[in-house]
Order: sequence, then structure tokens, then C-alpha cells
Amino acid sequence: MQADSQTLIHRIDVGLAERSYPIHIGRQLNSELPLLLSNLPQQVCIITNATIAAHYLAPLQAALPSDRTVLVHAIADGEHAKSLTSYAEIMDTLIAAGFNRDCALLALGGGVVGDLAGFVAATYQRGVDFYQFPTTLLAQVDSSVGGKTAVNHPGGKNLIGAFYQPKAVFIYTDCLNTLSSRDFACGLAEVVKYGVIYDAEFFSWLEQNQAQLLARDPETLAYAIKRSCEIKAEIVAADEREQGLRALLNLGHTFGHAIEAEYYHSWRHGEAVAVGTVIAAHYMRLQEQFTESDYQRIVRLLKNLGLPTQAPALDELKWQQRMQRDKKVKSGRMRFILPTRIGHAEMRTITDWSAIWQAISAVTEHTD
Ligand SMILES: NC(=O)c1ccc[n+]([C@@H]2O[C@H](COP(=O)([O-])OP(=O)(O)OC[C@H]3O[C@@H](n4cnc5c(N)ncnc54)[C@H](O)[C@@H]3O)[C@@H](O)[C@H]2O)c1
Ligand SMILES: O=C(O)C(=O)C[C@@H](O)[C@H](O)[C@H](O)COP(=O)(O)O
Ligand SMILES: [Zn+2]
Repeated sequence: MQADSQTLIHRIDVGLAERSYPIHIGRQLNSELPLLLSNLPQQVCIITNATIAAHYLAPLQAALPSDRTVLVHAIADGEHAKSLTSYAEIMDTLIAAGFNRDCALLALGGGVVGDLAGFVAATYQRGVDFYQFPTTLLAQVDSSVGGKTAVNHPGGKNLIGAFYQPKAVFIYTDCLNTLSSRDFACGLAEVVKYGVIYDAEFFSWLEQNQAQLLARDPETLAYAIKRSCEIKAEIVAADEREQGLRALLNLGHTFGHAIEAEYYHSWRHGEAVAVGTVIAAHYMRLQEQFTESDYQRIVRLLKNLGLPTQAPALDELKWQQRMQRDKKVKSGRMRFILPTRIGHAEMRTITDWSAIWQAISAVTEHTD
């Protein structure tokens, strides 16, 4: 690994035939960036929010070729901005500025900005180029890679969207220095996910490197991001449209999305995924298909990384209604990603609601 903060550390390719693209991982918006962006079209729109812009808009603008027409569109900060309203506002901006089909959109931000900008890119004039500049850990390890783009609907998370791949992903790990501890932990929830579903060795590495991760040690972080992107790239290349393998990336999300949809003002995606992962593991433990010791390892690691492991109180009917809107539901039957051991998970159809409810109840925080 290079120690020089100006150079690229890693490049990973997402292999999707003619839609393949690189993930560049470096420390700072660096000297290579102008070269990597030299093929940008004439019209460029950066989509971001004010919090992120305050830190990273100027360096990104400085790295763009100087003769381009650059528009900046800032959305509101927060999950509520991943909406059809924000989507329509960006469309208005692009149309008012006369942006053509050969424009490019740059998503500068976390998962909210990336998912929304990607969906705009997928649909503006039936599809324009877009580039991801993820600035949260969650976006660097997960949402910027793989082409799931979406907005939320009051009925649920990511209900309106498209599979649409970026042209390239540019990850700069020093951006994480300005991220809050809470949002940093959210990214770690998705990092832990990769260990649980796919790579037992990586899970053990996370257990052994908790302190360095929490201290945001650059080399430790670079490895965690690289390994996460490698796993995601491999899964996406094998199953871009989630016909099978890719569904594993949804571990904990059936439960997590229900919590998020009900409590989006107070719960973050990564926090809800952490709790959802615990519920999934607890369900399997109750079925005696997951060991007590693996269950305890997951709970301990998530807790140590600063994540919640207990669900908020939520009515049984609300859980059921929310989970019925999950995109994995097939012929009216719920399907879940369930770990069988650390490093391996499977998708299963479960028709016995009482068994699911038992796992949810056991993991729910009781305030009385
Ligand atoms: N498309 C996918 O595959 C995928 C994967 C995982 C999650 N998601 C989606 O991602 C979203 C969550 O993303 P998120 O956790 O990045 O949340 P987010 O985008 O809301 O960002 C979290 C907070 O961090 C701030 N922020 C961003 N970068 C910063 C920086 N470098 N320094 C300081 N503050 C910074 C943001 O302004 C925001 O307040 C959810 O909507 C989730 O559904 C999508
Ligand atoms: O890339 C994927 O595939 C994922 O499922 C990654 C998840 O972490 C992410 O939260 C995704 O947006 C969930 O997708 P959804 O299909 O359940 O909306
Ligand atoms: Zn997720």
C-alpha cells in the first residue's frame, strides 16, 4: 500500500461487459483526478448537499477541466431528501439549464445523494452518464457501487428506482475525517454485513481491528473499504439484477427497512441494518441453524463498533405491513437473507410469521 497521500491506493473493476467501470480508491482528491476526468462532456452537474459542499465541493470543482459548464444542485440534508420532490427539482434544474443527453452528473455525497443522483441519471433524457464521489463510509463501501438507484416513497424505502451503473466511482478516504461518529458507525454496519454473508476471514479481521477502525487509521480503513468493494463488485458482476446471489447483500434489510420507514427521522440506514442483522441471526439461532457463539460474535462486534443491536418498539401489524413491501417478496411470500454460519448466508422463504415475530420480539428493546 502506498503511504503517499497524493497517490491512488487501489483500483477495483466491476466487471459488467460493456458497462464495466473502475472504482478508484485514494486518500485525497488527488493529482490523478483531472486526468481521470479529462473525458467529461461539456455539461456537468454536481449533485450534493450544503454539509458536504462546505468541505468537498471546491476541491472537486478544482479538479474538473476548466472549460466545462459546471452546474451545482444542492438538495436538503437527510433521508427525507431522497424523494420524488428532490428528483423533480433536479430535473427542473437540468431542463432550465438546457442540459442535453450528453451531459454528466456527479454525485458528491453519501448514499442519499448517490441513490437520488443515480436515479436522475437513469431517467433524464432516458439516461445520461453519472459518476460517484462517495463521501460517507456507507457510500464508499456499498451504495456507490452496483447501480441500485432509487428514491423513497411514504409507503417504503427505495420503492421507486432503477438499476443503472455509474461510469466510475472515486473514493477518497480522507473525506471520512469530517464524518460524524454516528455516520461512521453506519458504514461499519454494511462492512460487517460482507463478513457475515461472504467472508469469515474478513469478519475475524474486523474483530481483530476494531480499535484501529474506530480510530479511523488510514491503512486499516483503506483495507476495509477495498475488501468491501471487492466483495460487492464480485457479487454485482455475477448477478447485476438480483436474480439470486446479489440478494445476500440484503442481509438485515427486510427488518431494517421496516424500522427506517417508520422511524426515518431518528434511525439511520446503517443502524437499522445492524438491528436487522441481529434479528436475522437470532431467528436462525432459534431454529438451531446458527450457533450461539456466532450469534454472540455478531452482537459483540456491532456493539463494539457503536451500533444498536435492539429494535425500537413497533406494532406487530406495522412490522408485517412494512415487510410485505420488501422487494424480495415473491407471490405474496416473504423471503429473508439468513446466515447459516459466519461467512455464509442463504435466501429462504418463510411462511410461519410467528417464528419471525418471536425473533423480532426477542430483539426488541423493552422500556417497561
Ligand atoms: N444503492 C445502494 O446499493 C445502497 C446501499 C446502502 C445504502 N443505500 C442508501 O444510502 C442511504 C444512506 O446513506 P448514508 O449513510 O451515506 O447517509 P447520508 O447520505 O444521509 O449521509 C449521512 C450524513 O453524513 C453527511 N455527510 C456526508 N459525507 C460527509 C462527510 N464526508 N463529512 C461530513 N458529513 C458528511 C450527510 O450530509 C448526512 O448528514 C440510505 O438511503 C440507504 O437506503 C443505498
Ligand atoms: O446493492 C445491493 O444489492 C444491496 O442490497 C445493498 C444494500 O445495502 C442497500 O441498502 C440497497 O439499497 C437495498 O436495496 P433494496 O433492493 O432492498 O431497496
Ligand atoms: Zn444497505
